[in-house]
Amino acid sequence: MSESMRRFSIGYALAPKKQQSFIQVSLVNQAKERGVDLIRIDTDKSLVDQGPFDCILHKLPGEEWRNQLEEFSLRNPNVLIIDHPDAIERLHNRISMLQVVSELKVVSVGDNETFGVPKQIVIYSSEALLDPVVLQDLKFPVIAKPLVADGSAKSHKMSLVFNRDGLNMLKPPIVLQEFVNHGGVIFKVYVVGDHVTCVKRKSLPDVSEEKLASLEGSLSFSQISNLTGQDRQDENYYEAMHLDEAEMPPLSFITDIARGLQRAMSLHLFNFDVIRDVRVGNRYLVIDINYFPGYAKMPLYETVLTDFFCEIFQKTKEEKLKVDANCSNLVSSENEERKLLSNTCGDENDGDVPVLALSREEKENTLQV
Ligand SMILES: Nc1ncnc2c1ncn2[C@@H]1O[C@H](COP(=O)(O)OP(=O)(O)OP(=O)(O)O)[C@@H](O)[C@H]1O
Ligand SMILES: O=P(O)(O)O[C@H]1[C@H](OP(=O)(O)O)[C@@H](OP(=O)(O)O)[C@@H](O)[C@@H](O)[C@@H]1OP(=O)(O)O
Ligand SMILES: [Mg+2]
Ligand SMILES: [Mg+2]
Repeated sequence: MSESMRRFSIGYALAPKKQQSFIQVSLVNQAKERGVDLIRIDTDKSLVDQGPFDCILHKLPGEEWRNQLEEFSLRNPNVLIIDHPDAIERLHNRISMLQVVSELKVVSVGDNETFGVPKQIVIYSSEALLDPVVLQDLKFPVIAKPLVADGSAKSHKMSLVFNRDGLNMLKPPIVLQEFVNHGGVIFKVYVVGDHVTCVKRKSLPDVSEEKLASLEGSLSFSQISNLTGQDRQDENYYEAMHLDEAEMPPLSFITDIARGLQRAMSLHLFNFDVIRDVRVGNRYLVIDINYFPGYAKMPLYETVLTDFFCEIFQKTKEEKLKVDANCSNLVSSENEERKLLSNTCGDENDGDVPVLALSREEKENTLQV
């Protein structure tokens, strides 16, 4: 096949709900027009029996899938796996997830924005939950989040806890994170390779000191920023909030954080939730990072994703050219060597051209598109 006819095939392995939202006809067609074929991986069959693929996109839970990917990778070392399961794993725990934000260095110019994460502690037992010393550094209200963020419905069940009484119902292991008043608006930052998009969403309303004094126990909720109009109980609040008028954070600042996270985590596909602390107008807090989020909700998602596929396609081609060039350099220097050797040893046989496999380092570079 000539190089101009060459197509790029991406196998995808996604849970049914994700497949339905992400693999839309508009995306499949746009990708196809630009030489990229999206092919469903049948998760009822063994992965090693499927393909050929140039790249695999995946978001599936469980050890079994990890093992399948590993075996596939061993047999097909040149296939890009986006992303590496170990890198994704970090996001399955709400402590390791935000650790990376705390370690990030981003220098802000302009309005001197700063960023960080809310104060939080992890609670592993019911005894620790009742221990006043353990909680002494936290200020109510707090949000109780399951420690595990593995995508299960359970892992999204949160409680807004107003006082100590509200802790009784909680089931460790959990993270208790200080609730930060943020004007009821959350910023979702979608990252696709080098591309960064920031959108506004509705969030929980602020809790004033007066209101806090009158509130009892806790309030449970789940995926608040994904709720539809029908689900929302306090529509008046959201109407009064004027989401459209909320000021966006500076895009360059958000992009710097996104790029920093992308590098530190070695991930290409993720989003993170950011809130702006109302007490310190230019302080931003990252509260959540999600692997392979709901991209279909991102403006122009088909174009952004297709651009990304084409970029990795291009980089794969360049990588292959580099390897081919190295290979032919090696062959010509080997031929030179052989000529020299044959002069001394009298061996006139040129032998076969060695087939070069990608070295481990080259493979790692290939994964870092
Ligand atoms: N520390 C905080 N201060 C204020 N509001 C918060 C805080 N943490 C979470 N929230 C609110 O609770 C919502 C859910 O929290 P979080 O994003 O951690 O949960 P999640 O289930 O992982 O969400 P997602 O659906 O994005 O994966 C946030 O979108 C935000 O509205
Ligand atoms: O359901 P959607 O497509 O909207 O995507 C949501 C996604 O669910 P899915 O992976 O089952 O699709 C969630 O993943 P899990 O934590 O449950 O793994 C999480 O990433 C949410 O943040 C996404 O919403 P967004 O943050 O983009 O608004
Ligand atoms: Mg979130
Ligand atoms: Mg999340």
